[in-house]
Amino acid sequence: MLGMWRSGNRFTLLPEGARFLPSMLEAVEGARHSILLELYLAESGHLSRVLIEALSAACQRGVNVLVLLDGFGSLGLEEADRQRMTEAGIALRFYNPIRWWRFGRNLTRDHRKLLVVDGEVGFTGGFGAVDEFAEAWSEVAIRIEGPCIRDWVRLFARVWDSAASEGQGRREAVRSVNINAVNVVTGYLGMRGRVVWGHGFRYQAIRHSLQHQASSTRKRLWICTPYFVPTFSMRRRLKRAARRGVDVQLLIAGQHHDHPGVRSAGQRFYASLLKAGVRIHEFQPRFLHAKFSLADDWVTLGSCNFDHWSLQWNLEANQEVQDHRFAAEVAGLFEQHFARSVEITRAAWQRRSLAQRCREWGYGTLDSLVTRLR
Ligand SMILES: O=P(O)(O)OC[C@H](O)CO
Repeated sequence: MLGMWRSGNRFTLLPEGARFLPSMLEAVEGARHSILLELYLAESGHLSRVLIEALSAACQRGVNVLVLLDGFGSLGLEEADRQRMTEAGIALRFYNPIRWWRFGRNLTRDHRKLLVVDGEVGFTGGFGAVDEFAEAWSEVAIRIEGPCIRDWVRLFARVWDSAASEGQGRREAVRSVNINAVNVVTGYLGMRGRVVWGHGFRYQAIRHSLQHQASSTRKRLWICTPYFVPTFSMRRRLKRAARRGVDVQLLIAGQHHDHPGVRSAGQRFYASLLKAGVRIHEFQPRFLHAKFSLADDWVTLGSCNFDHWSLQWNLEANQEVQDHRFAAEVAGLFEQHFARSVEITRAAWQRRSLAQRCREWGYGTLDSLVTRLR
């Protein structure tokens, strides 16, 4: 059953593209039976070329390669690249391609990021097949081995083998993927984990899980997100946690941002969060695109942002881990990032310029309107 806690996993934290991209490519190059790849962002460029070459080589070795791309997020993938993929034997499907007559349904996107090789090893995080993940953006991924892999395969299969996706890849191609190869990790104390997902308004396990953690955590609640435009109920929970003495810290993308308007829309909440005792850090070196959170020894990491799209509209999926060793690693990563950020103090925020206040009001109003579209 999906959404269950499972023991005996091994989770490896892979901060930055320099670590997770080679690890993912190595897994693809070593594939023997199947490769499942599901991405929101895919764009023609160096990274997608390298990836297509590795996937095509796997096809030539007889590996069953299934690639599921979001119909909007992959608009930047040129026709020539799509053709190269299908000619190489890669089964390709697209989730919810844009159609004007679908109106508001076009807003639902497959935002998940997932790679599973041979039903044995998987990766999730905030990555996509665009060159920014090589260096320009700061990103984090997790490598997964163990019983959770079965849930990732099932999650992929549900969308692949459904009317929500379309394309030349046959729906039944996913049914032959072996999920019995999974090994319970032995030789050391395996970790507990569970796969959580969200499907728009219909199913919101990631959101509910985050809310539950925000309400029940005792010591710390640290959240890293590039797009911080939280719902009213999430803001209330963050403030309540801070007021009851929990160490609540937000790590948010700073001036390097791919959607500065989204940043401004989220900044309109800073004043009330700071007043409640929430600490806010804006990351300085480059655009911080990673999505991971830590509540005591609980970690969640995956595709889900802190905005209405992610929390209420999209298909999302995160890996949750309950393990003090993994939590200590994630806490270390947070501390490294805090050190490379500017902390926004309440006094400094009260002195912000009129232009900044106008941006918050303008983009905030726009954000409120957009969230009413569906
Ligand atoms: O939606 P994300 O988090 O995968 O990021 C997508 C990029 O921001 C698109 O500009």
